[in-house]
Amino acid sequence: MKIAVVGTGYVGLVTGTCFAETGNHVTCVDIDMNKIEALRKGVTPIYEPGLEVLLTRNIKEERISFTDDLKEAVKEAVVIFLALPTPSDQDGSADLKYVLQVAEELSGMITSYKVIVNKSTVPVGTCEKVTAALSKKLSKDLFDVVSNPEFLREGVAVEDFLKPERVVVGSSSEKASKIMGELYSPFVRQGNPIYFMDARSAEMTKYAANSFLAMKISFMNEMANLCEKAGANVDWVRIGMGSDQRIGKRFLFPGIGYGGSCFPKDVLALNLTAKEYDYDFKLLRSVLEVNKIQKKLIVDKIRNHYKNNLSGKHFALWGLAFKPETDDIRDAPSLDIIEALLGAGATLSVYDPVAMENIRKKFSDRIGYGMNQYEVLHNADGLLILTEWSEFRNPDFDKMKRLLKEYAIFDGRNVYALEKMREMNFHYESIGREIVDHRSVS
Ligand SMILES: NC(=O)C1=CN([C@@H]2O[C@H](COP(=O)(O)OP(=O)(O)OC[C@H]3O[C@@H](n4cnc5c(N)ncnc54)[C@H](O)[C@@H]3O)[C@@H](O)[C@H]2O)C=CC1
Ligand SMILES: O=C(O)[C@H]1O[C@H](OP(=O)(O)OP(=O)(O)OC[C@H]2O[C@@H](n3ccc(=O)[nH]c3=O)[C@H](O)[C@@H]2O)[C@H](O)[C@@H](O)[C@@H]1O
Repeated sequence: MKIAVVGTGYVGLVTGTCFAETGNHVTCVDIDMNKIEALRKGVTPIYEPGLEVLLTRNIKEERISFTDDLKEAVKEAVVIFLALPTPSDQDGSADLKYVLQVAEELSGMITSYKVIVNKSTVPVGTCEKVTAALSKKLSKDLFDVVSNPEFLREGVAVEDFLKPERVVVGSSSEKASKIMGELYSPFVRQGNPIYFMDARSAEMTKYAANSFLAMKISFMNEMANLCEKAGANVDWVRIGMGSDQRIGKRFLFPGIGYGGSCFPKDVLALNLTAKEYDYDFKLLRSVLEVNKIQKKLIVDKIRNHYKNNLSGKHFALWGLAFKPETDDIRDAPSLDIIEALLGAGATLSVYDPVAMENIRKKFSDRIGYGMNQYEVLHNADGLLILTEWSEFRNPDFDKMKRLLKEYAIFDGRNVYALEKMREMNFHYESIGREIVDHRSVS
């Protein structure tokens, strides 16, 4: 099938590449010419494991190409995916300007039947708005609009796309649903379902899924805070509760608050949708509040340990991306933590395996940068762990102690066992577990 994908970000590029991988002919279009030029050479502008290999193979086989010319890209396509940004507007609602602008542009370009698929995360009712924008210059029998929310996670995006737990297709058109079914058939061969539903329900499903996951995390963050006060260990509590299949083991890890380009904006947007329909979604409001507080928690722990005087203190930071296996720092908790520490007068040296370039663009010479995880430890009054990259899990603790001024670790991701920290004589504070205090060790 001939496909066009508008927007070659995290979602668009993975979508285009994976559809090319299953034999389709894909044209990806973006307004960012730097991206297009890099992609034509097989270089991915984002860090996403497995993507570049797949991309290079499909470029070589001439199944995927890149352009900044929307008209050219959609000319022969039967299906046009919109994978455009839907960032938070000033009031927190999803800003639809990118999606609706492209829909209007398409309205003047289409001359044969197309399925216009919205893959961006958009509020309930957006398909109708896209239909209205397309209808400005286009006859209704020349297109159908479909909602096809995307559930991939960054860092494992290729795997998630190729083996989705489910595919959701929202449409009232039999013709468009049939085309979508054909397109996705290679990805659901193992019996994972495609759910065909109306567009409004599909749009709502996406927000429901993200908000529910955010709620699960916020619940565990609050549980961790209570465990700390009550002398329980949240790691045991997590394992104990998660083995009940009704609860599930995943997404129960407490930490420094959820971040990324989606949970924060999507919970906000759903809360505003609720307001728009005159519904007070109390749980969602709590999720937002808990996450805001959780992002500050590690800074509070540090302030406490250093008796509220961070002026002149120097800290090392390991991990800056909002989660491992990505270079994405959009809404990463590390951003708030860096600002809070700088604001309190501390100086910082930071390291992340892949997000350094993005962090440097944001903070330039306000902070120091290390070439590796050990370099940043030199003369530091403490180490903060903000992203649970694998390479931080089993470091050379003796080397760390030779470099650090104070043997203090503030771990926002519960990476180390308490026993190990006791054995190594570190002052160690984590989330929802007792403090290991080296001063109390003989
Ligand atoms: N990042 C993720 O893991 C997921 C994101 N989503 C949703 O997918 C949508 C896209 O997200 P990302 O891929 O992360 O965004 P992104 O910001 O990485 O990519 C968007 C791309 O669209 C391009 N663009 C903007 N205006 C354009 C135009 N007029 N014509 C052509 N290209 C244009 C930008 O240059 C950029 O390359 C959002 O609604 C997001 O909520 C859904 C599931 C997962
Ligand atoms: O709509 C989206 O963009 C995507 O948002 C999330 O994916 P992603 O943001 O890539 O990352 P997650 O793995 O969900 O992590 C989000 C945040 O929650 C945090 N988290 C996750 C799991 C957990 O147990 N605890 C926890 O604090 C992570 O550290 C991270 O900051 C969803 O998992 C995807 O299904 C969805 O498609």
